[in-house]
Amino acid sequence: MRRDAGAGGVAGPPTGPATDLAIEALSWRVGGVSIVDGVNLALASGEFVAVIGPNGAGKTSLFNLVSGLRRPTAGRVRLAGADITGLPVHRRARLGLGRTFQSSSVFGSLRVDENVRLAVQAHRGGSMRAWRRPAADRGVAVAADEILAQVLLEARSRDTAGALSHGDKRKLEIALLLAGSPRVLLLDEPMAGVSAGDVPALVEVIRSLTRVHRRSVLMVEHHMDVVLDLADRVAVMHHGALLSCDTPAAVMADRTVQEAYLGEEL
Ligand SMILES: Nc1ncnc2c1ncn2[C@@H]1O[C@H](COP(=O)(O)OP(=O)(O)OP(=O)(O)O)[C@@H](O)[C@H]1O
Repeated sequence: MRRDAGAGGVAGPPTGPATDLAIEALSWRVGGVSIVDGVNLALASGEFVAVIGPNGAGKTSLFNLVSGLRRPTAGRVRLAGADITGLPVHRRARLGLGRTFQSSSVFGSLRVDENVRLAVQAHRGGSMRAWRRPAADRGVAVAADEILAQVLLEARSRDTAGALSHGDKRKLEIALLLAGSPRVLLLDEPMAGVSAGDVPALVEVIRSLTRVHRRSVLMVEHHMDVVLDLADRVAVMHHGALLSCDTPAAVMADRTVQEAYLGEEL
């Protein structure tokens, strides 16, 4: 069965758990060119949806609209029911929408645990000096340690962040997001540049976001083995539109999807 994600209703799960993120008829036109074209997609609480599509399909542009980096020319974005379409990035983040970027947001000269404490402190809105004096704010240190355990980085906590492998740096970027207790995480190509040896641990960290910690995840990723392993549903973009959104098995068997990828390995 295919749950269509086209111009009609919002492509969502078959039953009705709470919707964490709703993308409604979202469009972005630049200079008369349609880059994102009427995308409808709903993410249920605790659901993992991967966005795939050929190069230039509009995946990053869709993420930019959802995270607030770009303003859509039509359509809406709702977070837990609240319309966030007009809000800037930092307001969306405060409401529970966290995004990783392809470029790193880590302070390379600080230690791993210092990066996380700083992020926890920033989200708590208190004095930024506390991270220098962890004893003065045990709560921050405890929260940071819990997050480091969650992303499997305890053993590296006292290392300089700049010395981490790409895979561990990605875990740290996820840790920095978790410091803000996001309801929905947008992960932009988390496996890019990560060595094959680091992939399994990073996959486990990402899997735990939904399976253990009940966050919702929308992920753009080119590695199909990772997508098929992690995603509850796969959304396929092509020429700015959503072609299909269904279980990984159904998407892989979909002829329309195969035709969209003609000439590219799926
Ligand atoms: N600011 C912009 N102005 C004009 N065109 C843009 C802009 N940003 C993106 N585009 C175009 O929109 C299309 C979609 O780009 P986008 O980066 O969203 O695709 P993508 O699916 O993420 O591709 P990839 O998989 O290669 O990262 C491309 O043709 C791109 O050149």
